Amino acid sequence: MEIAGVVLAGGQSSRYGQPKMFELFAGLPLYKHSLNALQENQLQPLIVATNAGLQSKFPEDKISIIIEDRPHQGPLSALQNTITNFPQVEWFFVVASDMPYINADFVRTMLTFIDDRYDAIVPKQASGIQPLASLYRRTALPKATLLLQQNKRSMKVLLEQLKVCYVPYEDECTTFVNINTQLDWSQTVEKKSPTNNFTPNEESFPKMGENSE
Ligand SMILES: Nc1nc2c(ncn2[C@@H]2O[C@H](COP(=O)(O)OP(=O)(O)OP(=O)(O)O)[C@@H](O)[C@H]2O)c(=O)[nH]1
Repeated sequence: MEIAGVVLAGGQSSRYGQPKMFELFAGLPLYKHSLNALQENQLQPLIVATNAGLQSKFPEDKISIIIEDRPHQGPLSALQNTITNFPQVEWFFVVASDMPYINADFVRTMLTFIDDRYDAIVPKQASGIQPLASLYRRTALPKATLLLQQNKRSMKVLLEQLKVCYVPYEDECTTFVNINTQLDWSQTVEKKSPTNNFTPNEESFPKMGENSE
């Protein structure tokens, strides 16, 4: 069974003011933290979904680059386009390119929840869910396509229509910190190193089949 690793790196960065996925964190462009976490788990193919304007800034030679026909349609459109472009892939581990603390341990843990009774595996904290650090099965495609046809672009609305395995994480867990503004960035850089961030709520991990929402 093929499990692809997908980095979403085609956003506008309008709140940040410049393409945030190339900002250096711990010596690496932000998108590389996501890509490396997926690559270290041997996910294949490795895909960066982006647009023509940013394409040349991804120098890797062993990844597939998806260039979106219409840029800036949002993550749901990028997911739908990616699943459509890779018909042989069953599961897609989708990670944003603005999450400095995403790492291989997080990806490894999430992969253990793969189960074909679900359409998606999604981290959940008390404060909310994390659709952009989640696994999607290709069975999610028809619902994603329908929503886009209705001009709906919310990942959360998609998840409301899928069989989802929610994986609990503590609110204090830094894994899902993401950068939207220059203020987010300066606060993150002050904290520096991307270590010791993996704090899943292991005691309340669901057993398979008990947590479909
Ligand atoms: N491939 C692709 N990725 C996207 C698209 N829109 C957002 N993303 C990615 O999804 C993640 C979350 O994006 P946001 O921060 O919500 O949006 P953004 O457009 O990057 O930033 P803002 O303009 O400030 O909202 C980031 O990694 C983006 O690069 C898109 O249309 N295509």
